[in-house]
Amino acid sequence: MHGCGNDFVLIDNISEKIKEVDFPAIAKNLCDRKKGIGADGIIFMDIDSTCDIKMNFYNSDGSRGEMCGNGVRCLARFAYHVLNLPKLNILTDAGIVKTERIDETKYKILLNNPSIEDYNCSINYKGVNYTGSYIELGEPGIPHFCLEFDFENTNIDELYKFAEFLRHNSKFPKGANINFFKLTGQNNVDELTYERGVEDFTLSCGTGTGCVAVSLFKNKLINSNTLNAKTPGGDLTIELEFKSNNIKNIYLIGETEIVFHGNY
Ligand SMILES: N[C@H](CCC[C@H](N)C(=O)O)C(=O)O
Repeated sequence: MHGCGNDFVLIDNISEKIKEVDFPAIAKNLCDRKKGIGADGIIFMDIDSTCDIKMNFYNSDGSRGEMCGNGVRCLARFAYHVLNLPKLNILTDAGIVKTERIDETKYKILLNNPSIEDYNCSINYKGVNYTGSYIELGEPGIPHFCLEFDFENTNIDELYKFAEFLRHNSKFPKGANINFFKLTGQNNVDELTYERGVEDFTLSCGTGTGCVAVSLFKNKLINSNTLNAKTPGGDLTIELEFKSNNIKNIYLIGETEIVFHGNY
């Protein structure tokens, strides 16, 4: 399945009962684009006693991720076919994520709130200071660095070098996903994310888009509650809810698509 081009293999582990110790190797094998199915990540759907289901999320390099916004949207649709529940509480490593089926293909989820936030995070690269936002969503949080940067007019080799430099920067204790964005209107951005664990640009990133919306709001660069993000894989929407001028809820909304069902 994919959510705006961010693609995942989904496994119903409630019936498959694959052991957790085997998840990383299976992730690497199945996500391999040459020798496997090919995907940015893999999700093992498990049963949980405190929530409706549990998401075990692994990146294509076999590393476990705390959370994945587009992955949860896909999992919610996948689970709908198994459990027939239009609303779910999904346990992720970053915390509980609530999901809602809007229609056959569109899913809305409540992202975890930030646990670590630095809206004035400066990094020097080749003698230039770049100031962006470092945010971890959830606890333990998924790490994101958001930077307003003219990525569309940057040489692709240079962009890779810059993204890799930021992704491994010592300021980020667990590394970071790097979200470049460009404001194109009051509530619109173009966005490109370099992902930890995929070690490449992906076609979109859900939690990254949530962090971009939060950083824009905190830096007073948007004043409405909606952000539309144009990514190489499609459009994602973030809706913010406020309580006494603070962000209370961060919703991620977007399309999902089933590519194929199969046996491996
Ligand atoms: N693309 C995902 C995030 C994957 C996280 C992963 N790259 C990691 O840092 O472990 C999303 O839609 O939120």
